[in-house]
Amino acid sequence: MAIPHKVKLVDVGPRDGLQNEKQLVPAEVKIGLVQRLQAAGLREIEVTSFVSPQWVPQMADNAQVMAGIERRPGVRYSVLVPNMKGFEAALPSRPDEIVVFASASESFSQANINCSIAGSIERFAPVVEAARAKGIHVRGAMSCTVGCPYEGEVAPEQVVRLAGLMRQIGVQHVGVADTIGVGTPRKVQKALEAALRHYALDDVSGHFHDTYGQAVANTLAALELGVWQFDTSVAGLGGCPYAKGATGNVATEDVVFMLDGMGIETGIDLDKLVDAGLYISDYLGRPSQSRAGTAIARKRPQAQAA
Ligand SMILES: CC(C)(COP(=O)([O-])OP(=O)([O-])OC[C@H]1O[C@@H](n2cnc3c(N)ncnc32)[C@H](O)[C@@H]1OP(=O)([O-])[O-])[C@@H](O)C(=O)NCCC(=O)NCCSC(=O)C[C@@](C)(O)CC(=O)[O-]
Repeated sequence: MAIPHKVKLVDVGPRDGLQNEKQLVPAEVKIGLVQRLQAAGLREIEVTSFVSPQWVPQMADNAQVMAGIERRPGVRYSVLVPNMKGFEAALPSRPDEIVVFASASESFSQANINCSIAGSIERFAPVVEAARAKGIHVRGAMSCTVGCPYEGEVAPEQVVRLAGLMRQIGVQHVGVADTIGVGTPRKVQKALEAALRHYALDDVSGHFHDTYGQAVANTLAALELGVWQFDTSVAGLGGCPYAKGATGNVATEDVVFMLDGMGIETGIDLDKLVDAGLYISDYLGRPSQSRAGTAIARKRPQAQAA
């Protein structure tokens, strides 16, 4: 399969990244991050989630964040919803896309959303139907497609099964997530191929955490299959509160640096993206997790003068 000429990146930093911060990040900082990401050319941003604030207090300001963004035409703003209550709460914020999220492993499903895989699909079916009736695009995030923090290795057959269930209830696109970053290129390709049994290439994306430093390699492996859409996180923010030790997603800056070097178009201005990464890292009071972002920032005249 030829490597795609064009790639779409969905920055999930404001949601996947900031959901895992111990300190509560104020809504205006989250809004500032979204503004900077869209200024850098991101055309899809996962802004927040409408989940239970008892489970994930970091996202309790969801409506406030959605209301504060200056929306740009051509940018898709997505939010996670775990159930009908979340969907109804999200509606006034006018998301362009909702993301339902299920797991390929039973134990993670229980830990993350307090129900079985089958139970989660039952819960999502009316959400998907209601969203599509309103013309809202529905993406499905499939967690633990390579490994599970509780069960270890996850077989591709489990991914085939979950993708089939997502398809049955009308989910339009699936993201293949390596939640704990244990995937290596061939394993990740197998997980993607499992999703491709039920979805077309244009409806499958990769979502790779970088816990073991494999996520850029896994992105390249996905490109080799023709996959051209990826979730990434500015400054490598994040992790999952229900996957202990999992680090952030692959840094958007690192993926853009690789794609720029390969002549693959993303529409993203790397310099402005680095600014967005520095903005949030400065707020959090720690260095960016992006290798490319850090290297670029160090070469700037103001850094050299300091
Ligand atoms: C699914 C539930 C709600 C089940 O949680 P539950 O406790 O079983 O829910 P419940 O229906 O029994 O309700 C309990 C309370 O929560 C309230 N509630 C119920 N739903 C909502 C809602 N939507 N918004 C606000 N409140 C809600 C509900 O009203 C009730 O309130 P009370 O009567 O006690 O005052 C909970 O487990 C939950 O919110 N889980 C979300 C966990 C989460 O956000 N995890 C991180 C996102 S997934 C992820 O990061 C992975 C991904 C996508 O990035 C891909 C990857 O890398 O793997």
